[in-house]
Amino acid sequence: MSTPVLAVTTGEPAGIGPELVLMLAAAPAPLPGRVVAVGDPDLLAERAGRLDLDVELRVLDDDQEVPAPCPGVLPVWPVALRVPAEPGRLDPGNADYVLEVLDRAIAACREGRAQAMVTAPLHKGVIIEGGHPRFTGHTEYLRDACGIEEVVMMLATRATGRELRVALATTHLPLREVPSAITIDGLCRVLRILDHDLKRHFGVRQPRIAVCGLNPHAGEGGHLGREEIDVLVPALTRLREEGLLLDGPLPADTLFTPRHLEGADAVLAMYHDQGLPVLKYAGFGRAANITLGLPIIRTSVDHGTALDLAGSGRADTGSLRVALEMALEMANASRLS
Ligand SMILES: NC(=O)C1=CN([C@@H]2O[C@H](COP(=O)(O)OP(=O)(O)OC[C@H]3O[C@@H](n4cnc5c(N)ncnc54)[C@H](O)[C@@H]3O)[C@@H](O)[C@H]2O)C=CC1
Ligand SMILES: NCC(=O)COP(=O)(O)O
Repeated sequence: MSTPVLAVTTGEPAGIGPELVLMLAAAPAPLPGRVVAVGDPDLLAERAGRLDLDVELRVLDDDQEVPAPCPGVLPVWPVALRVPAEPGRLDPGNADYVLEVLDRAIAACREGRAQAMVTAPLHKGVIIEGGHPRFTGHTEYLRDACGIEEVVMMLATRATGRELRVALATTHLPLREVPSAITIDGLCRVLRILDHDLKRHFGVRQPRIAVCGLNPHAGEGGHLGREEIDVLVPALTRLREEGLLLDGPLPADTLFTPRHLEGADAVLAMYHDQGLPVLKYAGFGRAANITLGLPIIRTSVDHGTALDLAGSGRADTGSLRVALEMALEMANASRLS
């Protein structure tokens, strides 16, 4: 069985993505899997020169085989920048470049030329300003590109001993829109995807999922909000009848304590900033973001574009390495199943 090909999108050209990929390629430890970077080769050459990284870029056509990992060598599927890129300076003129990079990696996964895609960070705001007002992130872009109704964002870290996995019922939307975005049917879809993909990708035979309430104290019996009574409990009751193992809805501040986390294979948080601060506190730089429910495998870093560090070579490559390792494990597992 040949080593899986991992297509790594280099992300926002003014951010740290390009240099993180180069730093890993220059490191003595071989990259996990047959990695091919997707991005502008001249940009990568410029960043390598700026940081004095000794990396040989090998530009490949789509039909050329991606070589086995070799320290100091980085295969590249080329996509041309639209306008020159300066570290730390966003330019909406490159929004279409960032999206073309993503499209190339998605196509490669769907056509079987890559077995997974791993994304370096992009900047959501500059893509919106570059003419894509509905863009909210990779997760939703991948959902739409793959023509499916629902995907689930989950971040995972092994920094905590037992793997901590936090999935989200809602992703990138203003806080005031969260309560109405949580519906019985939507929650059921999210939890079914989470249950299914914990089995498919992570080898958990009968996942136990702990579900956060939305309101303080999970609504305090309806006195601090009714979403638990009207939406969460009916959704969980329906899914328990289907055989899913679910705890909750539990107050989020209680759920994220060691005793409750010990028994859970994953936590479902109701919104972005309910779940991700806990995960990042536990394992920032050693976590990966995984999109569940897709027909392809996608992992990503746990951080953003870090414009303040771009071009300095001081950004930490830890999360990108974890994202690559997880993508490789998932690609290998899916070939065995
Ligand atoms: N996967 C993705 O594409 C993601 C993209 N973003 C986007 O990134 C942009 C900037 O977001 P921020 O909230 O400022 O978060 P950020 O993660 O870019 O930066 C937050 C802080 O963490 C530091 N940091 C980030 N990555 C680091 C690394 N690898 N090594 C050392 N320090 C690091 C930064 O220097 C900064 O101080 C936004 O547009 C956001 O949407 C954010 C998260 C994930
Ligand atoms: N906070 C996570 C994040 O913003 C990543 O989003 P996505 O681009 O992976 O959808």
